[in-house]
Amino acid sequence: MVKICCLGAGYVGGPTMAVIAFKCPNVEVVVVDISVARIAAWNSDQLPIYEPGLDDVVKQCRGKTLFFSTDIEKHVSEADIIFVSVNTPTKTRGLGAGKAADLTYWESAARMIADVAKSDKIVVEKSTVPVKTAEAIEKILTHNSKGINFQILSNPEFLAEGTAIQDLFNPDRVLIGGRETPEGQKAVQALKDVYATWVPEDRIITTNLWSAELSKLAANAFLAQRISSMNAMSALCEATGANVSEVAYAVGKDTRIGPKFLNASVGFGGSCFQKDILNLVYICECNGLPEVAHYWKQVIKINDYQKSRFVNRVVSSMFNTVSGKKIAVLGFAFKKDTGDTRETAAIDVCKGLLGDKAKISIYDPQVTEDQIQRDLSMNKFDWDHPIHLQPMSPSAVKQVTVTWDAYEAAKGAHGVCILTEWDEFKQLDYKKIYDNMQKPAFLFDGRNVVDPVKLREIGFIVYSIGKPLDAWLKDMPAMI
Ligand SMILES: NC(=O)c1ccc[n+]([C@@H]2O[C@H](COP(=O)([O-])OP(=O)(O)OC[C@H]3O[C@@H](n4cnc5c(N)ncnc54)[C@H](O)[C@@H]3O)[C@@H](O)[C@H]2O)c1
Ligand SMILES: O=c1ccn([C@@H]2O[C@H](COP(=O)(O)OP(=O)(O)O[C@H]3O[C@H](CO)[C@@H](O)[C@H](O)[C@H]3O)[C@@H](O)[C@H]2O)c(=O)[nH]1
Repeated sequence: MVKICCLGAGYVGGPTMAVIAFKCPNVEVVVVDISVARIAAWNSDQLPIYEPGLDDVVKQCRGKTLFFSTDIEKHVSEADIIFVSVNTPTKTRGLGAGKAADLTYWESAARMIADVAKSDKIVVEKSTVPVKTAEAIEKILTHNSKGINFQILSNPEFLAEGTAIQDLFNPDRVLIGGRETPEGQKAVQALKDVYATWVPEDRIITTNLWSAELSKLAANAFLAQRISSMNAMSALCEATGANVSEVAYAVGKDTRIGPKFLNASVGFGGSCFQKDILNLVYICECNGLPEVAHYWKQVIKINDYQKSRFVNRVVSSMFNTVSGKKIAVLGFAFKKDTGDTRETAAIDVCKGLLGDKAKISIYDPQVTEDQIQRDLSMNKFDWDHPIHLQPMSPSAVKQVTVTWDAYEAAKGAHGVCILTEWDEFKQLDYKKIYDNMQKPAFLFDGRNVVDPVKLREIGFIVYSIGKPLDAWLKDMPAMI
């Protein structure tokens, strides 16, 4: 029986390994982590991450072919294939700070593998890493060579949170990069055999190591670029009276462009897009390609602009100040169907409003008060480190309250901001919300989930990203 060990029981390691265990009854899969609390949660009824469909998959194979453990060295030494799915956050200090990937966790994982391995291993890069990382990893793995053969593969993960199980069951493609030597190709085949249990052969792409590593960064850059392109258009739509949803539909009907990933929003978030583009920018700079670096950096700049533009719309429409006013924030996660808040646009928007002394009342169906307080008091990029290394007891931000009900959050508020596209926000009784708010009642839709025409009929002053502006907002500048 093939034994797989995965280092890192996070958003990628957990679901990916659960699906491999589910689909491959002849493979034993053990997921290990340095966080005792995380492993305990994986072994409990309350999994550490919220992901539709994940509970079922885990319950069906946990204790049979799927195991979660903190005994890292034992399982690494026994495994044939070791996936490394640890954090690769943005460096916060030293060379490349604010851009380069911090490979501390990866390096310590590789050193540990080298130390405890007693037999040949296939080591798989599952984390997103800079191109050429495999070369560095090879050096570390073979530094105290005991005659053990290590084959490094790059097998980047393309799942999106909120649809992880669906994406893993039915991936657009699985990408495997390996050395072009006979041993390298044998390792590629061994990993291909695992995926081929459920993924059609023509969707398993094999490339050289560097193409696989770079393709992951390129894919995220392309996806994020579509959103920034649409968000840039949304600003122009507001200035001209065009409707960004109509523009996106018309543009996306071109089969060369396609309809997906063209939703204008308050800004993209998540642990990947910004981190991976910054990483790409840094690699371009290091390779003497400043023009290419500048091109991709613009995707992040437009995203930052979009978040500031939103805050600006809120403050300027509410008579140029939100000081002392209650603002309800509906949605804090970086997208619907996840409890993940890493790099969520909500952090920047809330911080912007707090900067103008607003009182904020937040409701999100999946994010806890502790997480929100932590996010609003943490330094940028801290949230990308393993949870047990993040600040423990944040000093609560006093002007922020967290409720478990959208109506409660909006009670007595001067304005409502929708920051995550949770389906339930489409079904809310906005008349009831309006009746319980201060007047004039403002609604700022950062996700285009509500119908602005219907809300205006109720009495709201409405701002929807990229949609024709309310008469009240028309003469106000997008940015001051
Ligand atoms: N989140 C996503 O949707 C997604 C999708 C594709 C790729 N990725 C990439 O996958 C990687 C992991 O992302 P994630 O979202 O799962 O992160 P995560 O923070 O949820 O999980 C990483 C886990 O690794 C553990 N860890 C760190 N060092 C370790 C070590 N030496 N040994 C064992 N465990 C260790 C941490 O405690 C943590 O639980 C990143 O490189 C990310 O860019 C993420
Ligand atoms: O049209 C769109 C689509 C998405 N978003 C936002 O973009 C962010 C990222 O969304 P999404 O890509 O769906 O989620 P992630 O889980 O961050 O997944 C991305 O990042 C992962 C980590 O690398 C990759 O594996 C996935 O392929 C890639 O989609 C979220 O804030 C979304 O709300 C928009 O604003 N408009």
